[in-house]
Formats: sequence, structure tokens, C-alpha cells
Amino acid sequence: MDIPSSPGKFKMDKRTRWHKSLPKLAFWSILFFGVIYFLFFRTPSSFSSDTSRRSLRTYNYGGAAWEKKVRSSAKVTSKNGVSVLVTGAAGFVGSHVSIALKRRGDGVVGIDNFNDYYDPMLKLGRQALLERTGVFIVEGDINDPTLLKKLFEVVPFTHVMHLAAQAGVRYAMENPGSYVHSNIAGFVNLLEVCKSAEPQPAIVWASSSSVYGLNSKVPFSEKDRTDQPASLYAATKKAGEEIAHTYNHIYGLSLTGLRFFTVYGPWGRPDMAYFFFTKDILRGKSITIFEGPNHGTVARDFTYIDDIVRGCLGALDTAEKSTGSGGKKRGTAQLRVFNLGNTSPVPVTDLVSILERLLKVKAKRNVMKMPRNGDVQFTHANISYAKKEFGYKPTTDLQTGLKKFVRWYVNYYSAGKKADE
Ligand SMILES: O=C(O)[C@H]1O[C@H](OP(=O)(O)OP(=O)(O)OC[C@H]2O[C@@H](n3ccc(=O)[nH]c3=O)[C@H](O)[C@@H]2O)[C@H](O)[C@@H](O)[C@H]1O
Repeated sequence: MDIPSSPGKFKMDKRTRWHKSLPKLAFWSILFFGVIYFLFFRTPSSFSSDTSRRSLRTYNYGGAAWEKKVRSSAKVTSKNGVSVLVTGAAGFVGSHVSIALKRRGDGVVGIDNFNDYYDPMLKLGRQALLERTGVFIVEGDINDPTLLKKLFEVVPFTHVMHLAAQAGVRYAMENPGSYVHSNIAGFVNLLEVCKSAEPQPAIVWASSSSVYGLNSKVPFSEKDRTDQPASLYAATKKAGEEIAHTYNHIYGLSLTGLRFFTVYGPWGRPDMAYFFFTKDILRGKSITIFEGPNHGTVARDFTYIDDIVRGCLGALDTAEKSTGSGGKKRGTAQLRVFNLGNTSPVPVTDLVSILERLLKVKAKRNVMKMPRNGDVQFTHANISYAKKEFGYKPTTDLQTGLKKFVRWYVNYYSAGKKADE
């Protein structure tokens, strides 16, 4: 480094050193401005935002080879196939839906930011599965308008399956900003790009059973009130439903929201109770089971992933075209919201008993009063609307579904992958 060892020496060599330093100065200036350019103009806004989760890698998109991969992944191979952009494609539901669409001959391109909300190795594992099925996942953020516009330039997607989100009910108290960033800002950014796309795509997106919040009328029907969210997660999903209404009303976007009820299964999310209960039971660690007031039962309408995938495809297949063009509405467009549940709530204590039987290990149960952390005591879906519109009929009970999950879990983690600490 060109730092003077003494002030005297510096004084003596000042002029000659200044001239000698010019090329170095130019080099460092170019490097400095290059870094600034990269940070602020080349990377998506989310990358510099501390409200988003950290991404595994820097995003790198564009170029002939990249476009070729996108086009090839979007290639429709069946007669009535459609081309679908799946957001959150390396996520739990996103990966299963992408594979199902591709297998039936639709063109599928995924997008995912591979953040570290939970073990990114799992997302990479899902990505590898998708690659083998012929689905390319673009690494990038739904908050990046340049990337989304570019994708629509390369492929005129007929549909968007929007499954990217910051999930998890309780984590919203730890990192509220990440929910606003993904579930609100990200959704709006996506809709902005979709509204201007030619043709506008039809959009199917993930809402949540949590929008029912403190609603006590069961089973939950789409007509019930959803103005009492119990968590910020629920509030952002409810906000998404209102935002969907606005974009449908102003721009003629066809929008279908799906209220998923506690989805579980192979390749699931490690932040969900059935997943970390399995991990802790196998390790001999105690698990905490919540109970309601007066020792009341806490229960969930646990829904198996394959049933959810069928629901997603049904919603996509019955989605009508958007009606806008040139960024303007040209007629009334479809706006729908469906419950996708199992219609058979199971107490969390029963979930634990099923896991004990499947794992052949007794759980160390620690029962405690449900903290006020966003959880609700009970969920139960009325699914008659989805049944009527696209024949939605869940077929997997919790026992059967957990058996498949446990088989996957044991295989996956015994093959050398460690469950996240
Ligand atoms: O349907 C949804 O829209 C949401 O479903 C899921 O939320 P939840 O139904 O809350 O699932 P999950 O956390 O697995 O807790 C399951 C049960 O275990 C209880 N639970 C939980 C943790 C614990 O330590 N102890 C416990 O008893 C807990 O009280 C609860 O009764 C998704 O995570 C969420 O992203 C969203 O998609």
C-alpha cells in the first residue's frame, strides 16, 4: 500500500508520488464506481434491503444462453398446454406445482430468490428435481421489475402461478419487514408487470387460511369475515386479496386467490410444526404442544400437498383470460377466492401421536398455553366452492399423508443431508 512511513518522507516525495499514483487512482476510481453501479443498478432492490432474507447467490440473468434456457423451459409440449411463470418455484408448493404442470405438457419457467428463511439446501434439492423434469428456475426476486419485464419479453406467459411469499405465522413477530417486502411489495411489483404485459396473463396466487383470523364460525367459508387477522402474516395475505381486487378492477387482470390450509408433505417446510416435531422426536428433544384456553384443543385442517397441487391446477385451468391491454381494462375480468383445505381438522396432539407411531419413538411432550404469537386455535375449510368450480376433492387423510412425509424425511436425511440445526 502506498502509505507514507513518515510525514517527512511524504513531504519529500509528494510530487513524484502524485504522478506515479495517477494510474492507481484511476484504477480504484473505476473499481469503486463499478461496485456502486453493480449494487444499485444491476441487482434487484431486494438485494440491498435488510427486510428481505439473505439470498444464497448473487442474481445473474440475461444473455443469449440464459434466454435459450428460459425459452426451452417454457416450451409447451401438449396440445392444449399453456405457458406458466411460477414464482417461488424452489419453495414447497411451488416445486410440486411446477413439476405437475411440466409433466402434463405445459411450459414452465420458475423464479425464486433462494433466500435463507429456512435451509437453502432444501431449495437447491428441489431445484435439482425440477431441472431433471425440464424446469429452469431463474434466480431472482419478484421485487425486481427489470427481471420480470425481461421474462415477459422472452416468453408471452399465458398464466402466472404466484407462490413466492414470506410464509410462517409466528416468524412475523421477528421479521415483520420481510412480510411487507415479499407479500405486499413483491406482489404489487408482479401485478404492475402483468398489467402491462401483452397479452396480460391470468394470475393464480397463494393466499392463506390465516385470513380467517379470529373468525369463529366453522367451517370457514369464503363468504365469512376476514377482517380480524391474528398475525401480520395473515394481514399481508388479506392485503394481497384487496390488492388483487384493485388490479382486477382497474386493469382487468384475471385473479384467483387460493386460501391454503396448513399444507404438509414430502419436501415440506422445516419451519412448520409437523416437520420440526419429526426432527425433534427423532433426536429425543422435547416438543412444545400448544393448547387453547381451559385446556382447549388446538386443531388444524392439515392438507396434503398432492391435493393442493390438484387444486392449483384446477384453479389455473378454470382461470379466464385477463381483459386488459395497453395497461388498460377492456372489460370485466374474473376475480375469485377459494379455500383449499382438507375439511377434516385434526388436533395437534393427534398429529403427534401419528408421528410417534410412524417414527416408532415416543415424543417428549411439553404442553403449554398457546402464546399470543399469531396462532389461531382452529381451522376448518368449507371447500364446496372449489368443488363446484373445478371438482376439488381432497383424498389424503393425515395418517396417509404423514406416512409419505416420514418416508421422504428419513430417506432424505439419511442420505447425508443434515436437518437444519
Ligand atoms: O394455513 C395457513 O395459511 C398457514 O399454515 C401454516 O401455519 P400453521 O397452521 O400455524 O402451521 P404450523 O406452524 O405448522 O402449526 C401447526 C399447528 O401446530 C401448533 N404448534 C406450532 C408450533 C409449536 O411449537 N407447537 C404447536 O403446537 C400450531 O399452534 C398449529 O396449531 C403455515 O406455516 C403458514 O405459512 C400458512 O400457510
